[in-house]
Amino acid sequence: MLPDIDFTSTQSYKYLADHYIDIVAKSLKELFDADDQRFEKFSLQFEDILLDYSKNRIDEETLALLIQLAKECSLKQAIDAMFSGEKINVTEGRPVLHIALRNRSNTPIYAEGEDVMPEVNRVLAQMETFSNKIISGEWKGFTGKAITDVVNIGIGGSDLGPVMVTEALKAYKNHLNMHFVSNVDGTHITETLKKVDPETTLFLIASKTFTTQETMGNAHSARDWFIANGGADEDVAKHFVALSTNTEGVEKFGIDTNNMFEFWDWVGGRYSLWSAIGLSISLSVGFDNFTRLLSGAHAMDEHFKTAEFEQNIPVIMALMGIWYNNFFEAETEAILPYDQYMHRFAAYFQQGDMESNGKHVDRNGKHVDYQTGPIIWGEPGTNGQHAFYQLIHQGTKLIPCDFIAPAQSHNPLGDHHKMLLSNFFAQTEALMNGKTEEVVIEELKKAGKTDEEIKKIAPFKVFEGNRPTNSILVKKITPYTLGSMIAMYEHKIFVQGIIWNIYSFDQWGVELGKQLAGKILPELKNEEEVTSHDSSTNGLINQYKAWR
Ligand SMILES: O=P(O)(O)OC[C@H]1O[C@H](O)[C@H](O)[C@@H](O)[C@@H]1O
Repeated sequence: MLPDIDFTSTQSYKYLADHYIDIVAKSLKELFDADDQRFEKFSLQFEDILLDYSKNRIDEETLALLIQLAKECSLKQAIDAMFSGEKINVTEGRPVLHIALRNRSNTPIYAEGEDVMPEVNRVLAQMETFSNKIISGEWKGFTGKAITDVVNIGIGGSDLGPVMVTEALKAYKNHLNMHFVSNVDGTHITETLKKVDPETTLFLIASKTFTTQETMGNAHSARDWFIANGGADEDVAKHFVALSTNTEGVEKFGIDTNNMFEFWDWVGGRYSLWSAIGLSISLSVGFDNFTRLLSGAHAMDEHFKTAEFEQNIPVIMALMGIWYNNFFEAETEAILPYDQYMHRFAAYFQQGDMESNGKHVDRNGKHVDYQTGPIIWGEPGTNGQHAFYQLIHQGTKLIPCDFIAPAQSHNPLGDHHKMLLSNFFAQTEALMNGKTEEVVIEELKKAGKTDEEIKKIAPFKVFEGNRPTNSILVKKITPYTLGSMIAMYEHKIFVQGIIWNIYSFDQWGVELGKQLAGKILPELKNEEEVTSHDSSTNGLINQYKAWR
């Protein structure tokens, strides 16, 4: 059972609300000046990952109170409930066991009284055999040629994870060309099919439910294209496989269930890259690297499950987020990887975080009277610096940022990595310290400006600083460390959901739009004037009909 506690009525919350008034009056610079041990006190290392959270607007008391808050919210009990397979996804009546998919220790994990590990291992073995056959060229297409291109057709959790990880691990890639089709916009599949040859292309139809409109639409179009370009019905088995929980749906589509890679309803879509949904990852970087990804996540799982909250990286990250979200009223968080390979990392956690914690109803079904999940966004540094960092530095909004960077580059070209990392270090320093008016005036004087000129221009050049950041320095982005980092963010999201007393593992909020689209689609298939909606929707549909 998950605890049911309104965190705003805890003792620690009340203390934190008072304490906030003290902290908000202090600048980060002052906090650093007052304590030369901040880095030692507020940083944690887990294997090859260093989290420096000292550039946050906290002191020791803040941390102690936040940890007390986690305890008062029975976080430990909640962690144990997840790891022991309790049905913590209450609104869907399911356990939440993505941790079982990467349980490399292979100790039994029970869902509804049954150990899930034998099934997990069976599918992993199937993925290994299949990946090896495709990569080695042993698996042949319908004209006897080896596979050269893989097209993953999926959306949401059946797309974002595979895309993010295959991109992040590009340095480990083999010869297979990977393609990802998600959007129902015909452009996506059309442009992809232009690049591939039916004789040498493998389609992975990735869908947990095997009912998702976009994925089914794209899958049917891919099969039509395959048949129209020389493939026969009996050849489909050589070119189409399914990654799904829905055997019936897969059969109905016409994919041989021998070519189905199964997973289970206790795997949430946005937590599914560790399951059969990760087949594109295993094909792209090889099964051994896929298992290293799992191992890295498993190591983080163990850390999360066993480390004291003070030493627990996901717990600390979650608490920092709560501090800004619920006390500083920050609305967003930016994830800024200084690693080009990780360019989809923020996009991936937009779903991971916002679909999990974008909820306004608590675990009692009541409307919350506090803020829950933040808006997640971000782009790789240094691109972001030349685009939106202006607002982070000098705008009116407080935006806590996670800066992520590898110490070692996969492409150590000249001074590139030093230049990249000089920006990584400089940005968090600048955000923290800012630039005072005195310094600005001094600089302008040195540049030979007159007093009048200085008076006019100086206010625009001042940086308040005091902008909080986490720095996550990773030795190198490997399958293992990437696995650890993904799990780190997953557990951060879990902790926050527990404290906000919401259900993090359902996603009812995406249903309404789907339902309405289902109603509208038939209305678009005829020429009649539409009158069944509000005047705006009617007007738009009718103009569309007039223009098409
Ligand atoms: O994998 P599928 O069943 O096709 O679902 C794909 C996606 O669609 C839904 O709309 C959910 O909001 C996502 O959580 C899910 O990842």
